[in-house]
Parts: sequence; C-alpha cells; structure tokens
Amino acid sequence: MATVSHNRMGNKYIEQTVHVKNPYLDTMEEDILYHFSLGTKTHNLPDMFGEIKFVCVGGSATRMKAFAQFIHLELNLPGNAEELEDICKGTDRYCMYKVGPVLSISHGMGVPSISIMLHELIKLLHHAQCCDVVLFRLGTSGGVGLAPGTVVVTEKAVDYSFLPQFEQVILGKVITRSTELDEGVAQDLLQCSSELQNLPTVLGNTMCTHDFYEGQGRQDGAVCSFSQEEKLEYLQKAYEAGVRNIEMESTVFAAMCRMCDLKASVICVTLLDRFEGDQITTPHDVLVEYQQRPQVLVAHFIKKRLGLIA
Ligand SMILES: O=P(O)(O)O[C@H]1O[C@H](CO)[C@@H](O)[C@H]1O
Ligand SMILES: O=c1cc[nH]c(=O)[nH]1
Repeated sequence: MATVSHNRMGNKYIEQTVHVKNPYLDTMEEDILYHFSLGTKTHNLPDMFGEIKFVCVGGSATRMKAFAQFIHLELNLPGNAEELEDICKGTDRYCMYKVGPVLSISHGMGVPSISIMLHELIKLLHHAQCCDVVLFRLGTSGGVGLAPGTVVVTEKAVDYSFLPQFEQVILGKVITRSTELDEGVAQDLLQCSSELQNLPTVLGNTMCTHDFYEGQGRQDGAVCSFSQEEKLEYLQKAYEAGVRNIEMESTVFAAMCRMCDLKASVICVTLLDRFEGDQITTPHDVLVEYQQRPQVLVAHFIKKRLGLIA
C-alpha cells in the first residue's frame, strides 16, 4: 500500500507500507508468530520494530549474529555490540537481532525453512507498521564459472529449469509465482561494490534448488544417479542461461517479497567453482572471510542510504 508522505527536506514522496496478501489476517483477534516467539497481544510490535528499514537474512544463526555486531559498529550506535539480545530467544528455530533500523535474522537451510520465516517476518513488518523496507539475503553459494570468493548480486532468481519462477503447491495444485527482484537495489549494490576494495562482484542469475547434493548436480552425496559428463552438461546449460551461482532459497525469497511489495535483493558469495568440483575444501578462515563479503557490501549500501557516507 502506498501513502503520500514528506521527507526531511519537505518534499513529497510515496511511502511504501508492507502489504500482506491475506484477507483473513484482519479478522484475527491475535496473531501469534509462533516460530519467532512473538505475538500481537504479547508484544508491542510497532514499538519494537516500527523503525526498521533494512532486513538482512541468511542461513546461519552465527553469521546473522556476527552481522548484527558488525552493523552495530558500522553504524556507530550506542551500547555494546557484544551484548545484543536475541529477540527470538524463546525459540531455537531462528535468531533475530535489532540494531537501530536494521533487523538481522537467520532462516536455516532451504525453501521450507526460509518460507516459514518469511511469512512471519512479513506479518511482523506489517503489524509493526514499517514502511520503505528493503530486504537482503546474505548467503553462500556454489559458483558457476566464477573464482571462489566472488560476490553475486542476483539479477534473476531462477529454478532448476533456469526460469524466473517459484512453484508453490497449494491445496494440491502447483501455483507458479514470479521471482522478479528489485533492479534499482541490485544496481546500487553493484555501484557500492565498485567503491570498495577486494570485493569482486558480478550481476548474474542465481539458481535455487531444493537440495545441496543431487539437486545441485553434486556427485559427492550419499546417492548419485548421473555421470560426470551429464553433470558438466547441466552446469554448462545453466551457465549459458546466465546462471552464475547456485543456492537454496532465492526463488521463494524473491517471490514472497514481490507479492508483498517489498524491495529485495540476494547477495551470495561463491565458495567454490562448481566446474572444478563438488567438495568445499577451502580452509575455515578463508570461508569466514568470504562470508563477510556480502555483509561488507550491504553495510556500505545501508550507510549510503542512511546518509552516513557519500
Ligand atoms: O549460506 P546460506 O545462507 O545458508 O545459503 C546456502 O548455504 C546452504 C547450504 O550449505 C543453503 O542454505 C544455501 O542456500
Ligand atoms: O555449493 C554450494 C555452496 C553453498 N551453498 C549451496 O547451496 N551450494
């Protein structure tokens, strides 16, 4: 939903509120966000979350805590970054940290896990009356024809057949939803990457799969039913369709944000080049540094948007 508002300079602009697409929500006396351990009756959500402008999500709870601490320092906020409280400590499904206008949340691995988190997150932003929110997925991925450590800003989130769509089964029927992401945010992120040192970044399509092993054409799982030639042929087709990395959440993330009028972007670092192999052999400290790259990029974007840097 869009409302006309005024910025600090007194200029008119359209304020974008978070638009849930569920007519039944309004009829509910209370909404319990079960996997967050939050609710509309037990918590004052506008008070707790109303100022949120940026939401960063990623698979690992440790990474999203580290990001919360990092962005706390980057935004120069008062208080101790080491003492941030997990808002979802009443449950061990997801972790959530609020750092000024930034929310950092973990989503686990795969479409079902992030999809549950996104339903509750989008309702949370709606109940909290947040507006002009941008969402980012800060993830890891397998690269397709890229040097390990490259950051991929997703142009199109595509499925196993390289189409920009997400298939959701509802009442036994397959419904197809568009996975279009915000072009402006992706371009701004690319611009940010050009202003930073040692942050190799490309724009490319991201393939989302429902599995890490056979689903991504890996031959090192407990089960494998295809040859090396078949694997390389599929990766080559993916490359020709513009796919530059493979992960496991981007299509549902893009589809749900789009349906609820939320600007969204996917930023994943590649941990290996899938043309070179399947196993992740890179040393732990290098992997930790790689995982920081999307965080550094998005922190720069946030600081620019907040007017903290030119
Ligand atoms: O590093 P995260 O954000 O979890 O993303 C990627 O890593 C996991 C697999 O190792 C999948 O969730 C995939 O999407
Ligand atoms: O190859 C990879 C690496 C990280 N995450 C994935 O989903 N695939």
